[in-house]
Amino acid sequence: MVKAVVIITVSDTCCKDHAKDQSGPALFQLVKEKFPDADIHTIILPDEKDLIEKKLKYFCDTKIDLILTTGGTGLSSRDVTPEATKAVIQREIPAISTAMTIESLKKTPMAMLSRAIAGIRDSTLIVNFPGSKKAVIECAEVVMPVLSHAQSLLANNLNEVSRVHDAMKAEHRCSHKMSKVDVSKVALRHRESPYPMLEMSEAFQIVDAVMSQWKECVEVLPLEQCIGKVAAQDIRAKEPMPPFPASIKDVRKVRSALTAGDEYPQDSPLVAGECARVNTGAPVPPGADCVVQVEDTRLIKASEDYQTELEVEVLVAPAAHQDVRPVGFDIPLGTILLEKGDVIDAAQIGILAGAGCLEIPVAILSTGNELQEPSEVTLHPSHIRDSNRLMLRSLLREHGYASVDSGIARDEPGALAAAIATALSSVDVLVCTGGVSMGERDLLKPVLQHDFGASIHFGRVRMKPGKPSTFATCTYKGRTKYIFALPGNPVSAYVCCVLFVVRALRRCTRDTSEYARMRVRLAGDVTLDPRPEYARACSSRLLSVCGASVLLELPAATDTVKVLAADSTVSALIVGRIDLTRS
Ligand SMILES: Nc1nc2c(c(=O)[nH]1)N[C@H]1C(S)=C(S)[C@@H](COP(=O)(O)OP(=O)(O)OC[C@H]3O[C@@H](n4cnc5c(N)ncnc54)[C@H](O)[C@@H]3O)O[C@H]1N2
Ligand code: MOO
Ligand SMILES: [Mg+2]
Repeated sequence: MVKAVVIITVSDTCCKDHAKDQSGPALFQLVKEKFPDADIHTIILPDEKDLIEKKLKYFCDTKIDLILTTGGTGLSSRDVTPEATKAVIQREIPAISTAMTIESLKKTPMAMLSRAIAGIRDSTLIVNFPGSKKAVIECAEVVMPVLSHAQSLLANNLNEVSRVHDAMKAEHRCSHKMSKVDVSKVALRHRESPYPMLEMSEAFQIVDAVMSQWKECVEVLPLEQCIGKVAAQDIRAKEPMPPFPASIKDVRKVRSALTAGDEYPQDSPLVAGECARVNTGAPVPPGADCVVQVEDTRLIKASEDYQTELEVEVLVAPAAHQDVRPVGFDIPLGTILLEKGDVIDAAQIGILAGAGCLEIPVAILSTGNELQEPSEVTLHPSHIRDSNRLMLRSLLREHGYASVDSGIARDEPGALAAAIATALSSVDVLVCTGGVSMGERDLLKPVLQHDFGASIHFGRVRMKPGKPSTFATCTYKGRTKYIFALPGNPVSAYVCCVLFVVRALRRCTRDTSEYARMRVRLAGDVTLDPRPEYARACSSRLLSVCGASVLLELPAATDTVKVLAADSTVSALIVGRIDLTRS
């Protein structure tokens, strides 16, 4: 974890006039985005080797994780940043500067003239960047992705190092690039799955490694269930409140009328001599900077039917910003609304809801041309009712997670892409069912890859049910999205949702992440499958009394053991406990 960063602008000019420094602030912004929790300190130094060297040493000695310099890497006699850096570092990392040079050369041959270097002193990484803002941004793009891992290596943080390695392995495993999804050429489809069959332990490891990077995860309890719960982490406002400059009082005048909830056309601001009628809570139209209450106006002219005021006289001299709540007046963006450990009460739920903090991060999408809504009166020929969506939403609910219903998508590339895009606009985690095996209409994986540039981390798992279980990530509108594409068979969908989705959500949001296990005695002989098998235990009276759902974990058959005899015991996961007090 990069916790402390120093950004040093090296420039005689900027040292004399700090306002001239553009590269330092640009670097600050990029570092802030990459390491939002890090302490970032910025300084500006003249092109003086001894001074730069002294400061670099000082920051290394104070255990700063990362020092980024900008400027002083060129050919002028005053450019001495690389020399100062060389005097401080114990080991050079030439590939960092090589990578920056290669990337910059694609933009300009001038990149050859930067002498930037990078290296380490004790556990501090120092990287020189060129002086120009443009070059800083280009080079930062190249270097930023490795900084965190470099710091973990320097700090000997073995857990973090191996987590990143696992995630990288996962990403590379299934990165076949797909061409546009073409359903017309059936004969060209795969006749063998291109996805390697992973062991379940590998699949879990991948999901764990990838999902641990889900920064925005929130405890997704339905509202009423948050009351009395303790906040597991600080929660900051995700939107300012109000989100627009809002009127506090009523005012009347000519141009148009706005009540709360209306949107004013942004391209036609009010001009001098004009005003608009706004109600309390409505946005203040562009071009207006204050609100006058209706009591302080006099009607001059109305339309013939008296439905519109055409002219009013403002009786008081209005002051700028009067009766306007500016953006973020009540709750500025980023305010800490709940501190870790706070017990959540009704008022806080209101504040969280208002500041965009009670988002529901999971959507459930069914896919299949044969599916109909469960509520439809008539079942059409060759159709079945969609049982997965309701089942999976209920399963998540059983575990305390609310979800968004994304409906049914047809097995057409366009329809699937549109449904996925809609879902990903509002959630970070998408769970879809169907369309992941080998049929010519099983289009989920190619659509994810082609239309969303998704990395398929795995596409087959040695388990029963659930063989074609798929886990993918993509970046959509700047955020990482996690997609669990589960097999369509309702039994597979249930088991895979329990094992992959609920498990991952629990690990992201709860302390108690593992399902409890119990030993179960088999009532009859059970033939084992070559794949490890999960079977819902037929309800014993004991289980139904305590309302538990249990999945037997049957081992894969071996050459010697193909049947488990009656009365032998196997382990079972307790995957649900229906608590009727949680409505
Ligand atoms: N050639 C191969 N075919 C299949 C393989 C294979 O490896 N090679 N794997 C089989 C396994 S195992 C499974 S599991 C299924 C998974 O199929 P898909 O995920 O592609 O799902 P679909 O084909 O769309 O549907 C399967 C089955 O489930 C019904 N279904 C789908 N969605 C729903 C829903 N929302 N509610 C109720 N029922 C649903 C669907 O009608 C199909 O009957 O593939 C095997 N085939
Ligand atoms: O693995 Mo499939 O899920 O056999 O039914
Ligand atoms: Mg299928």
